[in-house]
Amino acid sequence: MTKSQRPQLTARMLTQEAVSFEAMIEHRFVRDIEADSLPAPVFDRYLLIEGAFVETAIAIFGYAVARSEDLADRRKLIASLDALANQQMPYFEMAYEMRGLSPDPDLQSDPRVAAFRDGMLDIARHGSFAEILTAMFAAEWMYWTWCRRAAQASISDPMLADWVGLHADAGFAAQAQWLRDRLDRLGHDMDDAAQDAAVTVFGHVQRLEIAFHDAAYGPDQSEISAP
Ligand SMILES: Cc1ncc(CN)c(N)n1
Repeated sequence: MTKSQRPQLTARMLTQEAVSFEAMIEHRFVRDIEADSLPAPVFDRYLLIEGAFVETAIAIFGYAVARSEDLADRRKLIASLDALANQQMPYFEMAYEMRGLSPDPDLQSDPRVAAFRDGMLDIARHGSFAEILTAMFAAEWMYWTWCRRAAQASISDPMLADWVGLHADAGFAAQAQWLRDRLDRLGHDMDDAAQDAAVTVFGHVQRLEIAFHDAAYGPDQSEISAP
């Protein structure tokens, strides 16, 4: 098969890693939100680990800016950085204050939380520009997919509804779509081995995400889910 006959790179990712992607968008955390039954302690724990991750995401996008060789790409990535720092971080600052949440170092060192943070940072520090974009695409496309669906549900906690809405709005959709289009353009020029490496990164990130969202249920998940 010649390069131009191959499927688009992101279509390959979503097809070859459909099992891990579906497992994440059907995660118990997502289903609980759609059923309007996410326990408040789970959302509190999620807010703490997620706020820390959004700060990590700022670093990841920063590595992408540094690794990029194109001014148009840099402008897009800087716009994403701005949204993370000035739209998402204020959300957490307000949420922590309203819910009386304070930093919990034990939660941040949960192996599932640490694996996600360190795994994403490892890709950002050592991966190619395409691999960093893949890690970001894996996270953003997955969130956009489930949040777009969950935004149709009735969510009684306004803070949770806002968080879902933030990932279903037109600005977030445009960012996820830009990542997809940019990766497909990069993928067109890749050899098969580089494409395979990117598909592997995409699946790796989905598995890290699944464990990260498991961690929101605490060390003993059955404790929260017991009727
Ligand atoms: C854990 C996680 N993964 C992905 C996203 C999408 N930005 C997020 N906000 N949080």
